[in-house]
Amino acid sequence: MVLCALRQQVLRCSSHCRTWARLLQRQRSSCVYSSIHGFNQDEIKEKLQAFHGGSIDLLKQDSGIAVLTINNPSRMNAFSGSMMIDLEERVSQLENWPEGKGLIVQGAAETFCSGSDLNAVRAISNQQDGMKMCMFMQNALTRLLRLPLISVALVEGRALGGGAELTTACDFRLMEAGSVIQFVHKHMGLVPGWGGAARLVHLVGSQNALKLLGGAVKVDPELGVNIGLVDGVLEGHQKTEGAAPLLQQAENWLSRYTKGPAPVIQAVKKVVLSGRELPLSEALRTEKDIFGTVWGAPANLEALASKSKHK
Ligand SMILES: CC[C@@H](C(=O)O)C(=O)SCCNC(=O)CCNC(=O)[C@H](O)C(C)(C)COP(=O)(O)OP(=O)(O)OC[C@H]1O[C@@H](n2cnc3c(N)ncnc32)[C@H](O)[C@@H]1OP(=O)(O)O
Repeated sequence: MVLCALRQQVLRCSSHCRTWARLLQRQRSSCVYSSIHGFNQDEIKEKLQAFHGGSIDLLKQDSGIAVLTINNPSRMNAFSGSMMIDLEERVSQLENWPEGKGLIVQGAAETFCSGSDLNAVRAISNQQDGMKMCMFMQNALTRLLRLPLISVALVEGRALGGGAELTTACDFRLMEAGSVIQFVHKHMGLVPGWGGAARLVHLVGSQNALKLLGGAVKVDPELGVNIGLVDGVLEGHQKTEGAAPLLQQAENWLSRYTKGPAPVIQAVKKVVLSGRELPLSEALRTEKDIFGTVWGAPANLEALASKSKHK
């Protein structure tokens, strides 16, 4: 009897492991570009590495909420080439964080990010290299958005160009009163290339996206909330006496969604992600697979045993 139950448990575990492995594989192979698209990651990495400066810093906290900081204050947190490589590495670290539940993306020194480092942009202004950089960043930001963590961009100061695009690679956006998100690409004779236009259309609809990109509109918190780009407005702690530090406010905001065991929070993100990205039949099959990973798992058994009521 005991052996039989044990055998069933082992079978269940190995089936869960297979499902997770399949889901993880699906997630890993979720890069937009690979060698079959003629994309050579090592080649572009070598070129990007030549434009160094700044860093992308990752702090994984015991709470299961990590903080990713865009750190290049002397250039208003613009992305140097080496920071693009850093970003990809930090995303890999987050993909392999079983205890992770949430992620806050912020800029250092009270501003979010002013996009690509214009010095690097000038140096790689030929079309081929520009497109390779864009493929590299699309891969990194797509993987960021597809992390099994609930992510939020904390916008303080300015999010310009590629910085505005980065905010759309998070599940949510919080803005400090007085901050601005601006897709300035038109003023630079460009359009977004890091996937920001495609994601913006999903977030705010094509009419609003056309207005924001076509007019290079400065989005303040009020406009952001009105069009559905922004999910919350935080009090500027330097201007409002008694207000908590912004990062603390963002953690409090996020914690209502990350409360609970990591496997459940990760499963929540995964079902939403599959619903958002996959055709319905495939999304339904994926949802079934993800459901299989939480059904009968410890959090589910504990909840059943506690006979919890949802009043
Ligand atoms: C593919 C391109 C596209 C993309 O990736 O999708 C892009 O992102 S293109 C880049 C878009 N961003 C910009 O064009 C920003 C340009 N900068 C500004 O508009 C202003 O600097 C600012 C960000 C509004 C800040 O203005 P202000 O507060 O007056 O400060 P300063 O202008 O003095 O800036 C301080 C310092 O930072 C340097 N800086 C700012 N942004 C960048 C940048 N993107 N790349 C490189 N350097 C940047 C700025 O030059 C100043 O440096 P110093 O002159 O050496 O002090």
